[in-house]
This record gives sequence, structure tokens and C-alpha cells, in this order.
Amino acid sequence: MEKFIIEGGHPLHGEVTPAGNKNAALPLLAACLLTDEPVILRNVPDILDVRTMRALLESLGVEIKPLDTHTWQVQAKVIRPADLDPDLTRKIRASILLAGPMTARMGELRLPPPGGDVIGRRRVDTHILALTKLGARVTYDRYFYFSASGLTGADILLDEASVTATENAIMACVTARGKSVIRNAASEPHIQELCHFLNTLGAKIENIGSNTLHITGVEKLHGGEFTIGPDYLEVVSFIGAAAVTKGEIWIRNAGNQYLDMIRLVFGRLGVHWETHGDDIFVPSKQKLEIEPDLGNAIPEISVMPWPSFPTDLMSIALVVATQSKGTVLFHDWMYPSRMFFTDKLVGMGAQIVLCDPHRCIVQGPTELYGEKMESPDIRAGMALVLAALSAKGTSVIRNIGQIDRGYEKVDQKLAALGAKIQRAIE
Ligand SMILES: CC(=O)N[C@H]1[C@@H](OP(=O)(O)OP(=O)(O)OC[C@H]2O[C@@H](n3ccc(=O)[nH]c3=O)[C@H](O)[C@@H]2O)O[C@H](CO)[C@@H](O)[C@@H]1O
Ligand SMILES: C=C(OP(=O)(O)O)C(=O)O
Repeated sequence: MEKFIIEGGHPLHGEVTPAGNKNAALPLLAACLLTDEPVILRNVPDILDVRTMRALLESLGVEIKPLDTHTWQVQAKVIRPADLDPDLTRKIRASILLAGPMTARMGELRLPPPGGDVIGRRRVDTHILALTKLGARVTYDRYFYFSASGLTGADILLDEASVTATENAIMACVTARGKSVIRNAASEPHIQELCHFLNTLGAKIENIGSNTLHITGVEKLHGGEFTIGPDYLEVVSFIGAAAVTKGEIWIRNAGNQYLDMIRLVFGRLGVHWETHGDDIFVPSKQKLEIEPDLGNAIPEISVMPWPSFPTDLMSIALVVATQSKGTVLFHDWMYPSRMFFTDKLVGMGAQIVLCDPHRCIVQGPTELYGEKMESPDIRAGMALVLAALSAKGTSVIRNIGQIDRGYEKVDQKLAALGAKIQRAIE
């Protein structure tokens, strides 16, 4: 196991470029199963989850040739519905994304339970609803078994706007016979990217970015090239890191088109940034002050499906709030375990009342002090890094494999910005 040792109190300065979006890279890699021709993917992030997805795809017979660190040639020329290693599927939530393309192309997949962040129950019912609607049979007895003799387009109403279920439904629809409509579809940036990627391979997906997708099935997809967009979660993590250390940074190729709602919410915490083309400048002279609602009411930051504020950024926003003057209520109804890491912030000196598993009140600003902590999940882990960067003294964060799942070389990027951070083996 590895850990980070962080000496806090050093403002970040300089510039940083985000890696490709983890939650786009994973479905795009899975979608390569839909064609037997070569696909070139650029800006593939070098992170643990992507390595796990690579191992899963290779076990199905997919050939993956890195052309350089971030460019892969992927070819699913001859694939087999092999038994997948449960130790691998358990590592990532995105292993469920093999179900749509494998059922579409091979007519079967035996899938051990998917894993991912331990942040509460993670339903797969919506995936089953979508695939069943297209004519697949799904059985579950500790393992999932998906089978089909050809899929037929359908009008699918998702029972919730699940991100990965929408992705599975899209991948299953693009080569299904006839037309499909996916209603109550999620529309996160990675879903939009998956649609654009599939269209470059010959798919016919319309209304991209909306919650009603229209898909006309095509017989076959061909090869192509695609560049994965920047990870907006990493971009905002760096904005947060600059704000809590009172630093001043540039973020290059930040993917500004996806940051509107996030800018609104961070603005309410007193964090502002300038956009220069696709770059971001976070100035050091920020008055971190929480903006109350009308009538001086305590504001609430609540997560919602896209285009609203994403759950994956709540932990980062929460740490920023500990450094802003005022009071704010955070509400994450999606996951029941994402707020428990607040006890670690309280241990560092933050004033937080955890009202229930879904709600907490933060009052700031409070001085934070270095602590020994464990990273419980990817986003809370990164949030603890931010807290440690702004704290007085030295912090130790263990179990950083959680952070490495989704953040590429985060310690090196922070060190280049002037942070005093070291990676060490336990
Ligand atoms: C690999 C990947 O892409 N993972 C992301 C994906 O996970 P994932 O696709 O697993 O998450 P889902 O969108 O399915 O749902 C997240 C949680 O919200 C609940 N829910 C969701 C929508 C809804 O309308 N009603 C509802 O109750 C689900 O039951 C679940 O508990 O999306 C999540 C929500 O943005 C992110 O946290 C994950 O980082
Ligand atoms: C919850 C997350 O990831 P996953 O769905 O892959 O567990 C995340 O990226 O914040």
C-alpha cells in the first residue's frame, strides 16, 4: 500500500493540464467491442481503472496496442465470451459496461458482479430493464448471464437516469434492428462523448446531450479515431486545490463547455475563475465567502443528474466550504456513504454537522491541522488531499490506490505546482 505525505500551507502556482476523463475512457473502451476494425483512442488517461478495463478487454480477446502513453490502438477482431476474472470485475463499476456491447455482438456474456467505489448500494436493475427491452435475457445467480439472439430496437423508458445504464443501452441500441428511443437518459459529458464516438464509427444517434436519445440501428460499425475529452472532475479538483491554498494557477485545455453549473455552485462558495479560450485562470485574490440565498437564508448545494451539479464533485466542494466564510448545507441523495469522510475533516478542525448519511452543514472558515487519514473512496480521497494541502502541519493519507483509480500522477502534478507532497510505501 502507498500513502501520501503532505506538508500543508503552500499556495499552488503554475499550470497544469488535466488527463482524459476516466468516466468517458471506460465506456469508450467497452464500445470498441462493437467493431472488428481498429480504433485509435487518444488522450487515454493512465489510471488504475483504465488498466483494469484493459485487462478485462484483453481477456475477451481484444488486442490493445499503446502507440504512446496516451494513445491506444484497440481492435476487437476476434472476441470470445470468456469467463471474466471476478477479481477484475470487482475492481471497477465500469465492468458492467461490457454487458451491452457483448450482448449485441456475441449474444452472450457471463459477468461476475461489478465493483467500483464503496459509496452505497449500486443498482444494476436499470441496465437489465434496458437490455431486456431490446430482447436480451438476463439471469442472476451471483453472476449475471446476458444472452440474446439478435437485439431489436425498442422504446426504452429508463426507471432512473443512470449513467452507466444509459451507456449500456446506447451501446446495445446502435446495432440493434430498427429504431430505438431511450427516454429519461442521463446526459453527463461522458455519455455525450460516447455518442459522438459511436457516431464516428458509423452509428446513428440523434439528440445527443438530451434526455431522449433517438437511435437508428446500423448493421455494422467501422473503425475510427477519437480524442477523449478532459476530465472535468480533475479540472475542478485543481480549481479547489488552488482556492483552498490561496494559490494562482492556469489549467490548460480545461473543457470549459462542461463547467457552467459547476461555476455557478463554486461561485456560491466564493470561488471564481476566468476563462481564456479553453484555458482557465484561477486568481489568488479570492474572497472565499458563502453567498446566502435571498433573505440571508442558508444555501443548499444538492447533487442532481447532468446538467446539474454532479455528485462526484460534492466532496471537493465540501472541503472548499470549510475555507469559506459562512454556512452551507450539502445534500447528496444519490449515495448513502459519501458523507462519512466528513469525520476526518472534523478531526482536522473543520466545523461540520453530519445531519444524516445524505446531509451535512459546513460552517467556515476554520483552520485545518495535519492528520493521519485513510482515503475511503476516490473523490473523498482527493478531497482529503485538498484539505491536507491547506492544513497547518503534515498529513498522511493512506490507501491512495483509491485516488490513483481516477487521477493520473496527481502527486507529480501537485508537486509541479509547488505542493509539498510525497508518495511513500507503507
Ligand atoms: C463509471 C462511471 O461512470 N461512474 C459514474 C456513474 O456511476 P453509475 O452509472 O453507477 O451511477 P448511476 O447513474 O447509475 O447512479 C448513481 C446513484 O444514483 C441513483 N440514481 C441515479 C439517477 C436517478 O435518476 N435516480 C437515482 O436514484 C442510483 O440508484 C445510484 O444509487 O454515475 C455516477 C452518478 O453520476 C457517478 O457517481 C459515477 O462516477
Ligand atoms: C464513483 C466514481 O467512480 P465509479 O463509478 O467508477 O466507482 C467516481 O468516479 O467518483
